[in-house]
Amino acid sequence: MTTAALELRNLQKSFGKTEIIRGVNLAVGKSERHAIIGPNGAGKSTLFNLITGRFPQTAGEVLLHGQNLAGKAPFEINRMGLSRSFQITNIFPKMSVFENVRCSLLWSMGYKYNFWSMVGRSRALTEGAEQILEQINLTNRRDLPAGTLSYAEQRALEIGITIAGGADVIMLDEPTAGMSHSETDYIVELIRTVTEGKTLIMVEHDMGVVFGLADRISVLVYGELIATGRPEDVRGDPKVQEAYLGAALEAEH
Ligand SMILES: Nc1ncnc2c1ncn2[C@@H]1O[C@H](COP(=O)(O)OP(=O)(O)OP(=O)(O)O)[C@@H](O)[C@H]1O
Repeated sequence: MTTAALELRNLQKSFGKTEIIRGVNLAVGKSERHAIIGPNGAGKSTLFNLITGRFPQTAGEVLLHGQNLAGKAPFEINRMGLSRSFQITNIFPKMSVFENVRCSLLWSMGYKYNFWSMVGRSRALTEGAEQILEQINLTNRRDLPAGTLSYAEQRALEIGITIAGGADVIMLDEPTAGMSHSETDYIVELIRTVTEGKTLIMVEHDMGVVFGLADRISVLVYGELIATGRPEDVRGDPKVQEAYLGAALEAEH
């Protein structure tokens, strides 16, 4: 059996006496694109925060490529190959687009290549940042302050920052939130390209995006996964229809 890229075993989280995540089991394979959907307040962001080490779990385990993440700080988990974006934009608005990407590369490369000469390191950072700008279609915005980009471009930059460290497990929190149809189409294509061959775990409310992009979907309701499976199976699952999807799909029309 191959090791999952990410595995959750009976993961639980309580805030005080309130159980928010109530025993989640999930294995996401290498190179899989996995979406987590569910109603507001179901615990999706909490689940993200547990996986990335922002919150300690109350019980259970998170494994990244088979390695238990218990007690690891978010930056350590990041350096083990898991990178996340945030719902709120997380860029430095006054720095140029290029510097934003370069900074995140420096953060991730700095410790690995600290034996390099400053010159070699600086060249590698510049080349790496330029490659990422090309991947996210922002080469022609290279020297603009990031804060002057359009909303969709800022989200694209944020995806660039998320992938900059070369992580092979990427977590995106509502990557198309607040976007028009055309902006959404643009970001979906970009996500598809930059996550090719990587593992993607995303929380997303737009069902068009979820069903267009995900290989598998998990439905979180009240802190429990009520279904995990291929999009067509999840769509047809009566439990999912009742708990979430009926209303969510209606809201699309
Ligand atoms: N730090 C905290 N302390 C106490 N309760 C919290 C904390 N963080 C989240 N909660 C509660 O946990 C529940 C789940 O919240 P969470 O943000 O994880 O849901 P969600 O599925 O991401 O919702 P949405 O789709 O609206 O973003 C909510 O009832 C929330 O009030």
